[in-house]
Amino acid sequence: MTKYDQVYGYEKDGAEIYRRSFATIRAEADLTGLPDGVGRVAVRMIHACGMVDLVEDLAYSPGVAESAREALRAGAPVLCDVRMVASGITRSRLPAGNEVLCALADPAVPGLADRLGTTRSAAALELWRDRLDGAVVAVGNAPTALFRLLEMVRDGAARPAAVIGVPVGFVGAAESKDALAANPYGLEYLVVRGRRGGSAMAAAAVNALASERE
Ligand SMILES: C/C1=C2N=C(/C=C3N=C(/C(C)=C4\N[C@@](C)([C@@H]5N=C1[C@](C)(CCC(=O)O)[C@H]5CC(=O)O)[C@@](C)(CC(=O)O)[C@@H]4CCC(=O)O)[C@@](C)(CC(=O)O)[C@@H]\3CCC(=O)O)C(C)(C)[C@@H]/2CCC(=O)O
Repeated sequence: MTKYDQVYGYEKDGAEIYRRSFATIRAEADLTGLPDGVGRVAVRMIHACGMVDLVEDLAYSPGVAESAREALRAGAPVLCDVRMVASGITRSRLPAGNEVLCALADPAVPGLADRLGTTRSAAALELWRDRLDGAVVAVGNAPTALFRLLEMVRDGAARPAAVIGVPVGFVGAAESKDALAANPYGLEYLVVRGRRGGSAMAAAAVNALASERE
């Protein structure tokens, strides 16, 4: 035993850390009223951010969890706004070896952003066009990407099976999520209203949807 074990006595068993975390979340978060599939997503999102009151800001379409799960089981790709989201998705949880794509680093993107007069995050969605149909979209960072997705669908682009829309921040984040929640295109969605969100939360939501195991 090292000196540090004696002084701090902290938990080192990863499985036990997870078990206790999830038990704490289920004890402290008010999950009543959430459909089972959404409840499991909420638990994992709370696990990623440590805020049990996140549930108060959740909004979703009733079919979002089932639609995302079905799409993933059928092999749909997961389209992510930033690499941080893509990196956080646990590949072994994905049911069909699903592709996880983020186009942000594509060499074409800076030029596209200049030409379109927008951020790189939004411009990168141009490279999603032939993968959008039935995909699971996860936006954890960039409000402009979420707005752009809505514009593309409005203008006739193929529709994804589900959109996890949890961009974080102070400029456009709340508004982009409100727009997704009010979308008239029949998009299945899950959002955290307001400023809270982030890449870790988006990845956690996909991880929850990807596998039944906690
Ligand atoms: C305005 C932007 C915001 N970024 C935030 C927070 C974080 N961003 C990180 C990193 C490393 C990246 N952010 C970019 C996506 C970059 N961030 C923006 C943009 C300027 C515009 C996005 C938008 O408004 O829709 C965006 C650049 C762009 O042209 O699209 C990133 C691409 C910048 C870069 O490094 O090139 C990069 C993404 C890298 C990747 O994963 O692929 C942070 C880690 C920055 C930090 O704290 O150091 C952090 C991560 C937060 C998270 O959980 O994802 C905000 C706060 C979201 C902000 C948008 C809203 C606002 O209110 O300002």
